[in-house]
Amino acid sequence: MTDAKLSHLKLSFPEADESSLLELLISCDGSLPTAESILFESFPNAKRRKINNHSKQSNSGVAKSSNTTNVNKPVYLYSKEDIETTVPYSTIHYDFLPKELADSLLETLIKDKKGFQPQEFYLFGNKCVSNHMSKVYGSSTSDELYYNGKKYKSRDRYSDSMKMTQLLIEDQVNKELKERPSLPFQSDIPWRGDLAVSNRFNSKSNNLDWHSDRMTYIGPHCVIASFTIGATRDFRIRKQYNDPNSKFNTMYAIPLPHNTLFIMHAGFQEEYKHCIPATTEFTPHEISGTIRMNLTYRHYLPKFQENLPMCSRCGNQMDLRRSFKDPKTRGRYIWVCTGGYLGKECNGFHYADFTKKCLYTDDVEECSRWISREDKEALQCFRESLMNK
Ligand SMILES: O=C(O)CCC(=O)C(=O)O
Ligand SMILES: [Fe+2]
Repeated sequence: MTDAKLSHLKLSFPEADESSLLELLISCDGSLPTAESILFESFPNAKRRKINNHSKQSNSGVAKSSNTTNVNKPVYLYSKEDIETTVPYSTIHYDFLPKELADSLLETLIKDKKGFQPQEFYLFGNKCVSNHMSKVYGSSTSDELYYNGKKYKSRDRYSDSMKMTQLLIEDQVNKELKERPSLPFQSDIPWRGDLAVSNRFNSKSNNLDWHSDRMTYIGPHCVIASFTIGATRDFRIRKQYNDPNSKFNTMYAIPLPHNTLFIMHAGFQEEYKHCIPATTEFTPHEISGTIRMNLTYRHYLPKFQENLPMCSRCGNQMDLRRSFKDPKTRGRYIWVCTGGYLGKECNGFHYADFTKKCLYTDDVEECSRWISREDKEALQCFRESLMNK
């Protein structure tokens, strides 16, 4: 079924690459009309084609099918044990804060409406605006800061309850870091949650699309602590790339109730994408009703903030990414020009080299690379390349 929908999109939008179309289809929960309406905004001249009978949608917008690929249906994970064994780069803590602190944090955050803005991003070169609202908070307001390529000159300071939450989360993260094996590019300075991005989902139709968090300022093998308060919504996860043993990757859903800390440990951003889908089913909270708030505490690393490569072609900042599409090169860290996000066409590129102060190299042999030990396919390619040398 998914193949039929993908073929339909490929015929209508030949300019878009296949993996982006598949990604969009998945983020629209397999709904072909929804994916098409988004694409028509980006490609207004594309031909409108009739949807084949075999890929028709039901009234609810969800395909009725005998789908065995799992592309639309997530596997639910409900217990700490299931989550931490299924998603190896994560830990979860339900009822993390004392109840009074969690409730007062929620009360403060829902009252603070000032400064929340939709996030802007580019899809196939067109500017899109998210339908949830975000705001950046910091424990110091002194220096300039970038988040998602945007400069924040001033930001609100943490409230007392946010500061208290920061300290408790820092203790928990640093305790876990001592117990877990460290990954090769992980920073060895104690983790701090000096900066937090707050996401506000007012209603069940507010969502956050599939993405992995940008590593540009927080470095490779970063740790991000995500704290949820208010209504319970699903957090979905899937791998960045397809496992050759199953045509489409399993998608997991983790319902995150009020007062839950989900720690995305080193390797999570490299290997997984995540999203908060729009939903029909969710559990409101007694204080906030339909509103769900989330705070992601992040550790901005001076090494990255101070030495970020600038694009030699257009002068824009570069963004740190990791290649994952081709198993032969999967795991290489690269710097790509952010001009593309701003609607400008620039293909500025460097390989990342974290051993150098400038953080980049143009020699592929020096490129910093990490392959997950679960990634049998890329490990096999790597072994073969060593044997052929
Ligand atoms: O709201 C959430 O649980 C996730 C937030 C998130 O993914 C982000 O801010 O990047
Ligand atoms: Fe995220």
